[in-house]
Amino acid sequence: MQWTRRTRSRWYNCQGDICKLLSLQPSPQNPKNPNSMQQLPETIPESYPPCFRPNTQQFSDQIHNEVSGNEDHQQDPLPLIDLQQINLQKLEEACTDWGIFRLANHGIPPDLLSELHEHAVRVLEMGFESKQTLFESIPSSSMSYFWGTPALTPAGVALALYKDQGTVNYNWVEGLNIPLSQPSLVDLHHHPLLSDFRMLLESYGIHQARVATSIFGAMSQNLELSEDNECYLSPSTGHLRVYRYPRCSFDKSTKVWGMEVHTDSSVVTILNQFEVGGLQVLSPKENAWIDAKPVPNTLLVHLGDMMQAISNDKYKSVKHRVLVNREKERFSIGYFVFPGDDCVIQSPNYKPFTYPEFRAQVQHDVKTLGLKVGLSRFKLNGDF
Ligand SMILES: O=C(O)CCC(=O)C(=O)O
Ligand SMILES: [Fe+2]
Repeated sequence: MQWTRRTRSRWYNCQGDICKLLSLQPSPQNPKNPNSMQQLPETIPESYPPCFRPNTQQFSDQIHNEVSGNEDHQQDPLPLIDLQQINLQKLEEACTDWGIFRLANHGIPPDLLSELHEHAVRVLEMGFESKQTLFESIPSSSMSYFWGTPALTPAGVALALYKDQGTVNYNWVEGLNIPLSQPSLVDLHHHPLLSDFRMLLESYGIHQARVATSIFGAMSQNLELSEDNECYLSPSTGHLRVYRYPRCSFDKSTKVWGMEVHTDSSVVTILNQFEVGGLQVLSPKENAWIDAKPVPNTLLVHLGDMMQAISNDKYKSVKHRVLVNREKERFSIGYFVFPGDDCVIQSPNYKPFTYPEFRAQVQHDVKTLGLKVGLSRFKLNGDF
């Protein structure tokens, strides 16, 4: 059997086993056309992990009842920073008042972004079993697949999954984790789709490291950090997560999140949401949830826990969450970057600590308490 799939700029020829893994049905859907996303319910649930598959009755009951909100491109109140002319005062206000801002003039070619989107759709729309088999066959240092709870399951293993008393205890998301640290060691030539995807992701990672370094430089200027603190941002720690939020098949009476409320552990996270919204951020001043809409040609920069500690709590690690959508799938890509492993964070409010110590504490708390306690574990006068 021979199968050929076309994306905008490439043909993939696949034969034999790889063909079985990479091809299911001819896919006429154009990921650039949002309407095509809406035609997915007949075919796509096969590509969903079983815990996201709809009970047909439940699904069809709701599909006509729900209207998804935030795809309009109206302005939202988030601060806007121009990367080509960073206004330090505006940046300072964004970091202290919000812990998140929108970034314009980031210099990432639009073609790269649309190719990434197309590849994300193609890879994640493979049948669930095929995805599992495929990702079991490649090193997780190049790319791994997960669903349910990305923070807890980097190796792709879902935690206990249940729906109990109207609550779903896993996030309505699946995705790919891509460490960027050792690109040259990765060999995916047996998987043309993945190897192309990985190359695009590496180019994207280089852009993201450039963007993160500029932003961190400007924040360091504002905070008057010394050159000894350069290790607070180490681009070699960067990794990407590509998310697909499946259409949600539970009705509104069931509490379920695309991603439940959290802060990121990173120094900064740079998020690209494609066409469909759903991200909400907590405005610390108003203590209100704000829709962070997808605005074309902009990225969202979240400050994470490490940045809050580095700034001695002057800057905020923004609380955010992702709503489920009952009509449309949603794709996004996050770039996460951390301090170097040996880098000791020294801030007056905190005991000196490294990021690996912080990560180990988070993993321990999640395992034993079921939640991330976060920075207060490291505060000199913390509650813990
Ligand atoms: O997909 C999104 O919009 C947000 C993802 C996110 O918050 C995360 O990966 O930490
Ligand atoms: Fe996040």
